[in-house]
Amino acid sequence: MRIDVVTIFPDYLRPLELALVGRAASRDLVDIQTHDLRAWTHDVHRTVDDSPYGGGPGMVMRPEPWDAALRDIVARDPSRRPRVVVPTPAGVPFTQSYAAELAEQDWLIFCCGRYEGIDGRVVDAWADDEISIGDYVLAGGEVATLVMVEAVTRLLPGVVGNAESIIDDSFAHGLLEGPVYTRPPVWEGRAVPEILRSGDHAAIARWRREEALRRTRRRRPELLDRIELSDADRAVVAS
Ligand SMILES: COC(=O)c1ccnc(N)c1
Repeated sequence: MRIDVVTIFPDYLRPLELALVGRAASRDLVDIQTHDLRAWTHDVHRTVDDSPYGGGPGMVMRPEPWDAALRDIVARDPSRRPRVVVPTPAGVPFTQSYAAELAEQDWLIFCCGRYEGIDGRVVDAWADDEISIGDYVLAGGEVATLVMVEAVTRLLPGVVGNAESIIDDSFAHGLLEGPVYTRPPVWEGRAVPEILRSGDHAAIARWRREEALRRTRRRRPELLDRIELSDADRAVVAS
């Protein structure tokens, strides 16, 4: 997968060079290129924003630099059509299933807006997806892009060592993941649940499902309406 990120703060995307995503890039499982939008400006001040029509606070990102940047980047591989994503608080909620959908693409371009946003005509002309990572406002799209790139990259084949850990992810089966434990068996007087040390894998799987159901009921009950529950699941949720 190729991922291009256009931003006026390229250094904000440096964390993608680290850890899981950085390792995936060094193994050529993903190719991530970051671009400074100001490279597509031509005035001495490298201007990327202007006052909003209709008045109001703040500035809007001008259409010309964005259009020039996207035309240039897309032209680098005429045989492929990228999926263009604009992170915005006004977007469609980003979810694990949305991450899985984006992970199926072979080319993503993330457009990081700043100020009051990108001129709507550019978004109309170019954006395939306008996505929100939650009901709050950030100073720019860069942090949301870091979130989405990590969530997508970890789903790519070969990136996560044990594919099992993806399957058991929170949300992967529609439930919140329950608690996890490691040594020591007792820490500060708190023991690891006995079942996890029993070696009874069927019972352990059942316990983990029950913990996931209980946690989901407590924290995100609305998620329970979206999944198929067995009679045993219903008994746990009702208890
Ligand atoms: C400027 O972008 C944002 O503030 C943003 C982007 C994506 N999701 C959000 N919740 C906010």
